[in-house]
Amino acid sequence: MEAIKVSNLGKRYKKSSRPSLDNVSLDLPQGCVLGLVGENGAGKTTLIKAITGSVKFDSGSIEVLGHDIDAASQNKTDDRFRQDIGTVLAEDSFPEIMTAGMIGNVMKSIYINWDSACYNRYLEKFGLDSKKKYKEYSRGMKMKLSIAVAMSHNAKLLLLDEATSGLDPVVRDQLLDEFNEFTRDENHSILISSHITSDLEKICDYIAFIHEGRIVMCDTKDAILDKYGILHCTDDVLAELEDGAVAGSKSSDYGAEALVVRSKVPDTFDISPVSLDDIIVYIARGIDNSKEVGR
Ligand SMILES: Nc1ncnc2c1ncn2[C@@H]1O[C@H](COP(=O)(O)OP(=O)(O)OP(=O)(O)O)[C@@H](O)[C@H]1O
Repeated sequence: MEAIKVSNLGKRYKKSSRPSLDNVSLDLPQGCVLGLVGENGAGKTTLIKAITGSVKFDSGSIEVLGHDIDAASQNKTDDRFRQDIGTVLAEDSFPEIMTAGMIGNVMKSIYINWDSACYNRYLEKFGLDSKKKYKEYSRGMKMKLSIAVAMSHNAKLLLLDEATSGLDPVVRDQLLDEFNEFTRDENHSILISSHITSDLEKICDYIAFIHEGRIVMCDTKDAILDKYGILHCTDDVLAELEDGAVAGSKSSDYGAEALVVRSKVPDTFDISPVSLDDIIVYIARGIDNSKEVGR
């Protein structure tokens, strides 16, 4: 079973000039981590909120842990499966005056499988004072608290929107280990959006790249990193490569630097490995440039 199955999803907010989600389809197999990347305003939060059921969509369908999210949101079906979902959103999640201790008590009455011992362990691990009010926490502390809650009710699926941003490298590394540990159980899955692509490279099995509301690339991380490479050459050499070999390029005084599809470039060329960041930047630029040309 897929942990998440999104099919042909469309969403346009009122008064928006373009859809925030345009025919988006993607699957997250159980036991896997899917990383969602894309520039500011690409549609990542909208997609994650649609998956949680907090943003209504115009077309398409979403199944979460085998349940139709739209039917559940309209109370047409049993929505107990929501207990199995842990969500961390980039925005404030709790009332300002509540302490971490109070939040734990409230969660105990919300989640059937709430694990107080696990929650307290996270508070300790993250250095969070259970007597401090939410409004007195720093941004990073608030994020850690949301993660502690999401991971303390035996969820099967974590939906994490920018959950590691604002956290220092040591805590981020600690969290990535936690997420890895979480998905060791093949019934556990994670959808995570982040601008910190190095974090995603560490934990993701799949990467989906969303650009202006459309999925422009979705594959296993390894397939994506294997497919592309960076080529330094002259503009003339670049122009002679076969169609589809160049996914994006930039020129400088020293020649051209291009993101190329390895299988479409002769073996004699020296191609360097590429990071996820490079791939995203070049592909986004390639799409924007081709739009300019088409104008
Ligand atoms: N409540 C809203 N009303 C109107 N438009 C919205 C609303 N929320 C988001 N949008 C628009 O939808 C598009 C996608 O926004 P979204 O927040 O999903 O992007 P994102 O990829 O999460 O961006 P970021 O990386 O900056 O968080 C943007 O054009 C944004 O302006």
